[in-house]
Amino acid sequence: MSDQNTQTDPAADAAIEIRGLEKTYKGGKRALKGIDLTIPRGSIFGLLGPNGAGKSTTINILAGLVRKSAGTAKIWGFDIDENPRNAKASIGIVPQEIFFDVFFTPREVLELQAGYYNIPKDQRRSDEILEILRLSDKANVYSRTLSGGMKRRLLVGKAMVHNPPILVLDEPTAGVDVELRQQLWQYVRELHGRGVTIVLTTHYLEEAEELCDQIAIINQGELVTCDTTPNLLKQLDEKLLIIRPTDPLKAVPSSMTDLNASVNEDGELLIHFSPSTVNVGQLLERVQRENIGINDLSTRESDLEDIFLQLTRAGVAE
Ligand SMILES: Nc1ncnc2c1ncn2[C@@H]1O[C@H](COP(=O)(O)OP(=O)(O)OP(=O)(O)O)[C@@H](O)[C@H]1O
Repeated sequence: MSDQNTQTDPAADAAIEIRGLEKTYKGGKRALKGIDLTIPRGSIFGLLGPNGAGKSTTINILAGLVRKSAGTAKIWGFDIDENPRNAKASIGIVPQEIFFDVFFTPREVLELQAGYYNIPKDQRRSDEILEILRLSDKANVYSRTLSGGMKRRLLVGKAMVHNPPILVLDEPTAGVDVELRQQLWQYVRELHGRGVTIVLTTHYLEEAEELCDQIAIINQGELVTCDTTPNLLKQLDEKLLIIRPTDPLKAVPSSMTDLNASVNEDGELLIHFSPSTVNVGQLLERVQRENIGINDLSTRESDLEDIFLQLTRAGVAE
């Protein structure tokens, strides 16, 4: 995890420390309205938000591709304005788009990238990276003959050539099928196991829930929440009980109007409840008192989807 912290600067223990980050694009679009974010070293951190929230803008500022309008950002303790070389050396960014010359072999792609970072030949790790990403047997084939999943892995490899302690994956699984996604996550977990701090942007909530130990949600250029994944999930003390009656219901029985209940188009009864105050048994008693025959029932936990909707609905003023 983190290095021995002998300094008093709290940012020294952060992989990324962002304060008051603002971006107004030419034309006046305020993409970031003052974001504060601390990404701990050693974490798998999810940056979540709907389309246009400001995720790519944030990543591109860290990558040195977009100039911020205000605020500060430190990468592995290096201020991106005061120490841009070290800041850049500390981060590897896997872009959304597959981007390399397909007429080079994977080994050549990595060697070229290493050259771009001025890494001396004897310090290059192309073969090691190919092995980590299970691409050794494809080291010398034209990259255009790689499968989609292999190309993505090669992109990850490209971002790793300079051995950065932080790897950022920008929407890495958009348009990637389930199997490839699982493979990619396996590699990401392996890298994390080797001590790399992982930051990923996604709008797949399930993905963030499964992978990330901390999650920040941004919406319309503002930070909505940032917490550990279990804490975020705890925020919602809500479950859903779904009852399929033997005869479809037309409306919620009048004796149940005190419950947060509704009937869907299939005539099922949906009851939202707080597990800390009421249990399923008590709810079922109420249903049976109404002589509603039960064909089937299920419950659903709150997930990040609910939290996301709740938090973004709670509204961040434009
Ligand atoms: N170069 C640009 N010029 C003007 N406006 C821009 C530019 N790039 C992004 N924006 C706007 O800034 C806002 C934030 O965009 P950004 O790409 O950071 O969002 P995002 O969260 O990454 O979204 P997505 O999930 O769609 O990639 C959007 O309203 C977008 O239209």
